Amino acid sequence: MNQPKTLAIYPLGNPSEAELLDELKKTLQSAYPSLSSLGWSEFSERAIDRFLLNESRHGNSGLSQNKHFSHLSSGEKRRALFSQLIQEAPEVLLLVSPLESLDPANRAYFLEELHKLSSQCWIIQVLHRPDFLLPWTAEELDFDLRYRQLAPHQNKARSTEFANAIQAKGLPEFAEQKVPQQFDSLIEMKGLELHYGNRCILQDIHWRVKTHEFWELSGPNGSGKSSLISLITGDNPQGYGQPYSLFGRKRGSGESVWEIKSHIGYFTPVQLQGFGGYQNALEVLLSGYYDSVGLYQLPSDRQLRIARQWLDLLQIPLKNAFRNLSQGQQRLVMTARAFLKQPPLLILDEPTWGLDPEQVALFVELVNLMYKESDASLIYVSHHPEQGLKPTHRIQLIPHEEGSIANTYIVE
Ligand SMILES: Nc1ncnc2c1ncn2[C@@H]1O[C@H](COP(=O)(O)OP(=O)(O)OP(=O)(O)O)[C@@H](O)[C@H]1O
Repeated sequence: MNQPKTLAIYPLGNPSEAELLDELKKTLQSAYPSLSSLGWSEFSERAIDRFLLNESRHGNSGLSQNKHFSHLSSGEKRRALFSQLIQEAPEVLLLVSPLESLDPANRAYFLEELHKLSSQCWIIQVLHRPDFLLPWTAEELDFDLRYRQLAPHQNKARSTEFANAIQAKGLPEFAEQKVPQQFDSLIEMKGLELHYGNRCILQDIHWRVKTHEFWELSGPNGSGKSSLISLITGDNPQGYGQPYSLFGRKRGSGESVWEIKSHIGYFTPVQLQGFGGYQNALEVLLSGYYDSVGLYQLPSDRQLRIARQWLDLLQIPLKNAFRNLSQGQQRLVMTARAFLKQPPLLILDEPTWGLDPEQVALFVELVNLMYKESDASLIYVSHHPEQGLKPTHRIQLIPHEEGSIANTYIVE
């Protein structure tokens, strides 16, 4: 048997994950025939989705023992899947962006375990950007799905051409006249706490977000970032009776979740699970005007024109089925969708996951422009500060036994 290798594969041409992985596997098996007789394990979003589906159908994902798999944070889910896979002594481990969305401690754990495995197991990383390449990688290859071809990786510099074009063009016009902001504070938390069962996740959080501020929210995996966001979007029932106000109104004072949501444009990659049907990119984008998952209303000519301008700006074909777009393209459409209705508050939760370097540069330009050209406040949740993003404020969650605390500060 050939000595196992660690490979890195960069997909070309924006394929979706489902299309990509099956074809990549076949192409690798013909390029390295010894791979055909080996057992493959997969670390990917679709593998995580399968465990989630198992849990919803059978009450048990088969992965995490003590907790519901669906209750784990995204980093905890990735770690649970990874730990299970490495225990099974795989012969070929196919991993999609294995080190993304992880905090430094989890990244170190993944690196160490993968390094130990690499002497007896093929490790195939599918990467969108070279930032997290495993340092002992033997070969870097580009994979072109259209021709089922592997070729030596062309190490393109982070191209800013696309991003520069956006900067030159500016954002598409807005659908409505700008309404002056009527809120002094969009969010005001005065000693907020969050518990799940006996466990305190967040303790004594004090946080004020005013009009036109750009916040970066960070913290290790499981520190409570998504939970904090769910209290702001009205999705967490534990918000009732807590000491905080949203858009000038005390939480739990008779406001509906839909009223809260009408002030917020929100994108988190988990939402993509709801967009698996046959809608095209234009329909998905337009649904942002109505806060609906599908498009059930007839958009105005103006809305249609603006949505087309957005897709043109992002260089995304409007008639393509949304689910056939690459992860990166889907995320860009969803970011624009969240912004389309001109919300006072725009929340982007790990939006750069799955973007290639060119798309990251585009995204950074886009978000900076969204902040500059509107009155919106932004909350950007991330594990890695993106080079070029210009937050004005930071909030960091710091884990403690009794629940995470928050440090807030102004960026100099
Ligand atoms: N519904 C729930 N029931 C019980 N525990 C939960 C629930 N939702 C989240 N948790 C737990 O709360 C903690 C915080 O989760 P959260 O998703 O907010 O973290 P996070 O900071 O967003 O993490 P990541 O960076 O991994 O996405 C985690 O330990 C998670 O397991």
